[in-house]
Amino acid sequence: MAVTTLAEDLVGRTVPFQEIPVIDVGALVDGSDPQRVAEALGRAAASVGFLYVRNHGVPAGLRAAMMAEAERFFAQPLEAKNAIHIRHSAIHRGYFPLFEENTDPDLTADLKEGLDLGRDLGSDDPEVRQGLPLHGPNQWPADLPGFRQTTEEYFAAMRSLAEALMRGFALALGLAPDFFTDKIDRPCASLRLLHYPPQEGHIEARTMGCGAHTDYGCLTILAQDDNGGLQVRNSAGDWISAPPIPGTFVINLGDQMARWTNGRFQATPHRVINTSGRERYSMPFFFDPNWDALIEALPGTVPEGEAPRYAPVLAGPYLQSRFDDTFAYRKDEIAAG
Ligand SMILES: O=C(O)CCC(=O)C(=O)O
Ligand SMILES: [Fe+2]
Repeated sequence: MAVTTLAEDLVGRTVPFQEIPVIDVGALVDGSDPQRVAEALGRAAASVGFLYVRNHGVPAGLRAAMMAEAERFFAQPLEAKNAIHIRHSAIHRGYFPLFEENTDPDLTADLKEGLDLGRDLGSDDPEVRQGLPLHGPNQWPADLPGFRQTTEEYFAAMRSLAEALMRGFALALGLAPDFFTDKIDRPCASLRLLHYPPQEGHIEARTMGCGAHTDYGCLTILAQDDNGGLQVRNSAGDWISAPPIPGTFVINLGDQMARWTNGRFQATPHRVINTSGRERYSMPFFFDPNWDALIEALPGTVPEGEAPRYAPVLAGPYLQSRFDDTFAYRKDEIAAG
């Protein structure tokens, strides 16, 4: 399906979307006209739950350098990758091999391997001292000089783009632009590097690169390579392709944003099938609020006389529960007590 810029007639349409809008966020990032960008973001969030951003301010060279590090990491022997297996981390950081994660319980586990990286916190960090789950150090690859520095630069760029987008979403909801600021200043943010081997010939319908799922957090900033394979489900149940568009990132909203907005912003299901015949690499950055951020319907999102659609949850424990449901190593650990 063709990807076009946001058509004005998308506003308020309740028909299943066929297109994923492309939004120029330059005036939000540089602060020159955030309201205008916010309106486009709000329309896309409510009608599609997915959008592309251009003019985002993240240097193309930094993104390319991060992608090159991802390829370098996955090209290592399995032994080197397993040395930083995610099960060696108490806080969900590290490498997971093919078929470790199962995003869609109706399918086999996912045909992808990955590396989860987060805010690299030392033992002197107050939240680490408090023993908060998901807070602490990364596991860094031992033999890849430069990997850490590039990751930290890219992570910082993702974080600042995510903060700008959150200002835009706040405005779109009629809130002050800094409404989310104190709820995302110690974010459970993670950068995930992914490698999908090609699925060729007969594709077993129960095996996919990434099964249908919604993301768990607030928003996701995805860099994908040139191979395509990401598909997004509309309300009619049709899978709409989200092909790579040069110079853009794909943004989608997760469960926590849907909960915060009482369902006004969509957490839209998506999946990945790599039929390109080539190795596919992608880098989702999951931006999730502070561990203790309360996710309950925001002011103005619940129609008068109605009850909120979702029970309030704390952001961090919600996220941890989703990892527990989907990662094999967590199931093993929980079973072992
Ligand atoms: O690899 C992609 O394009 C998307 C991955 C994804 O949806 C996820 O990891 O949550
Ligand atoms: Fe996802």
